[in-house]
Amino acid sequence: MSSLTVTALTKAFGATPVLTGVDLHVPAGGLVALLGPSGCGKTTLLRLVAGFDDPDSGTVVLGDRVVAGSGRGVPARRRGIGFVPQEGGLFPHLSVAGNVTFGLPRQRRRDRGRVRELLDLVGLDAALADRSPHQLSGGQQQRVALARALAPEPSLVLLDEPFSSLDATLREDTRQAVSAALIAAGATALLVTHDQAEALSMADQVAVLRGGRLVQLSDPRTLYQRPADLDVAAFVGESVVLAADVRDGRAESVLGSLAVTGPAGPGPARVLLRPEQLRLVAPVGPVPRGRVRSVDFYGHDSRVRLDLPGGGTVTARLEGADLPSVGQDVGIEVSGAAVAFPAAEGAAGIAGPAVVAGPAGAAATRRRAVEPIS
Ligand SMILES: Nc1ncnc2c1ncn2[C@@H]1O[C@H](COP(=O)(O)OP(=O)(O)OP(=O)(O)O)[C@@H](O)[C@H]1O
Repeated sequence: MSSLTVTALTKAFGATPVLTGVDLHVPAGGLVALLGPSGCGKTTLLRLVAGFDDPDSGTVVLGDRVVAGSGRGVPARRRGIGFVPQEGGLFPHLSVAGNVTFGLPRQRRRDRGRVRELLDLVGLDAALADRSPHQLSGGQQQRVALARALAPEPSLVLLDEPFSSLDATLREDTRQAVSAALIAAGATALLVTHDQAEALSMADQVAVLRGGRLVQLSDPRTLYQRPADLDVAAFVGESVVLAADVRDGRAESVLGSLAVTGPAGPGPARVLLRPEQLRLVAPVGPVPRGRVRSVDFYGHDSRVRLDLPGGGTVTARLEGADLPSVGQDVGIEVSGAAVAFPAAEGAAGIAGPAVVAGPAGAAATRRRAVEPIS
């Protein structure tokens, strides 16, 4: 397995720039997830690395071998890259064993031991070797596709939204099996996804692309706790964003005086909290208040939306069965620090309207200011 280094990669289709100066490094044996909204250039980047397309400028280096750029253009079939597409892409006329060994030299294709080894690696029973792809579940097909990609011991494995066609339960199981197989094989891997949970749970590093530019490359915890900006924050989880005034390392906000970290200096700011940082307490004394607008019960936790007296809505994620009722007045406490970002031009100062970002995904980038409670 080799490292992958992408430097200043740029690509346009016609006059439309799709990737602009992307730098990315995946260490040998590492897994980087490329995360971003639809149309941000994820698949294009993957295709340039695979050799299915050529960059306008910049380089792609596998280990110490330049495979694209600097006047080089190693054809896709000579790059030694394994590819797992969205929906298996298995050959329907070949058995599982035939699919798994397809990329191997002819004399190794009858090696049943190797087939068993590869099926075992991806957590499949060797008894499936003689089945046809249509006799497998979607999750099993994706595992066979990974076994096929790993069979020739490639220098790099590319996975293009490999779980998107699977239902939620199967997706989780298949994700875990694929993660375990990639680690066991010591594979270097680049995973394209628009699912933040998938990126955060599987990758060592997450690269966030927006409009063809890399906006952040961080380990999952840093990405979640210290996102580069509020759009990244909304893309990787639910956000509570408040107008605030930062002074002496604290932010004065509608939820009280908060400890802060982050890039904003003194003055007007927007501060980020995660819904799990909000706790509900009795509305007694000078504690900030809210009125319960809605409660969504998920079993493992619940989402409670709270209208604030001065305007705005915030969301709390609560564990346990002791939930408030809609319309109830509650006190709100914040645990941990908020991340402060410079206020957008013309943004309100202290105690301005809260801005609420929804769950990750397409909806996450939508923000709305809500009406004050009466
Ligand atoms: N061959 C092409 N010719 C012209 N435009 C293209 C071509 N391939 C991609 N694009 C455009 O480039 C942009 C990025 O596309 P790309 O498929 O890389 O995005 P993506 O992040 O993978 O999106 P999705 O998550 O929806 O698959 C899109 O606006 C797309 O329409």
